[in-house]
Amino acid sequence: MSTPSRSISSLASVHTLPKAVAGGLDEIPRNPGMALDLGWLEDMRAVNRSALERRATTLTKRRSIKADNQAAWLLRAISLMDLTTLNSNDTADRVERLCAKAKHPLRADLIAGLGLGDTLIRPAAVCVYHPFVATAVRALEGTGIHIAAVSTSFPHGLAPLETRIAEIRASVADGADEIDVVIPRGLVFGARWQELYDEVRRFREACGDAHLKVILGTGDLATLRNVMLASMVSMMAGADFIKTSTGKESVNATLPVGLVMTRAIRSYAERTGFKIGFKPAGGISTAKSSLDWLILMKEELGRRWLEPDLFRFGASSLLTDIERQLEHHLTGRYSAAHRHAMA
Ligand SMILES: O=C[C@H](O)COP(=O)(O)O
Repeated sequence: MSTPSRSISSLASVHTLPKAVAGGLDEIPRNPGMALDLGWLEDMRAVNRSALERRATTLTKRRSIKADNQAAWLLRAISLMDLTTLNSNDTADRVERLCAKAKHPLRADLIAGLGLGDTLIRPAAVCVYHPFVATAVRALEGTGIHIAAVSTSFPHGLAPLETRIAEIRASVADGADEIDVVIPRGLVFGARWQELYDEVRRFREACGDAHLKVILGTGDLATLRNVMLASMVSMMAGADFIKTSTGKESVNATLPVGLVMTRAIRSYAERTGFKIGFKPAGGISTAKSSLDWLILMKEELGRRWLEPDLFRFGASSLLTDIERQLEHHLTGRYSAAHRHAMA
């Protein structure tokens, strides 16, 4: 990665685990949601795309991380990751291998070289399709790594509502801690906010104690204003997290979309006092891009949103590049990606 032009302060030494993993944070109160406030939606200002694009460029070009701090930030990025496999050819074997990788995300020589000692660096969760929840629960027992299931007819969300609710209940019954749901994008195009609100509310009820992440499918939503409004309705309906993409849309997580969603989170927190998490997902595959997202979070929402209870990357291949960058940090050389086996 390039040498930064301007540094921001280090978040953590190599030895510091995120506080939410280490148990050093008060549990944040869960968002109970609120009544749908259509007046608030109407009051939301137009979203200025070019201003957001300029801001995204400023964040990534002018705010960067000192080379010496990059390894610590990359370790943090691992701990903020929902390590994901969402492929049509997924199998229980593949999920078991992914879980093995989640338990030991870094090679022993990297752990030793970074001086991590006994410090455990692990992803926050493994994210799978519903049929593999039970496999992941067994494979990750006792690790503290959460199991996230994509439910509600991922990635389109077009099955009948009761079918989607039943899928959530089945994933929770199998042991999922977190449920990533998709919204039917047509509800947004038609400005059918009451229906969207009612559906997300039902999803939240079906989740019970499992945390609800609402995927907007932002690449499908046509305008940033739609992204803003869908974010607000999802939070009003009780989302614990809002998430950008499924990874299956032609446009995945982008920084301007991230700015819109984090600003919606800020507005919601200012009005209600509840902190909502953010999960960019889809196409985040390089260590450099993960650092861009961490800078965005720190600048827009502050350090508290750099803990796994309020921020996640949804990513299937990011860990491989982070390992390569950590190896480069230690040795000055890059190894082939196949040396960092995933699933
Ligand atoms: O929710 C997570 C995404 O599906 C992962 O997308 P990705 O395979 O592009 O990293």
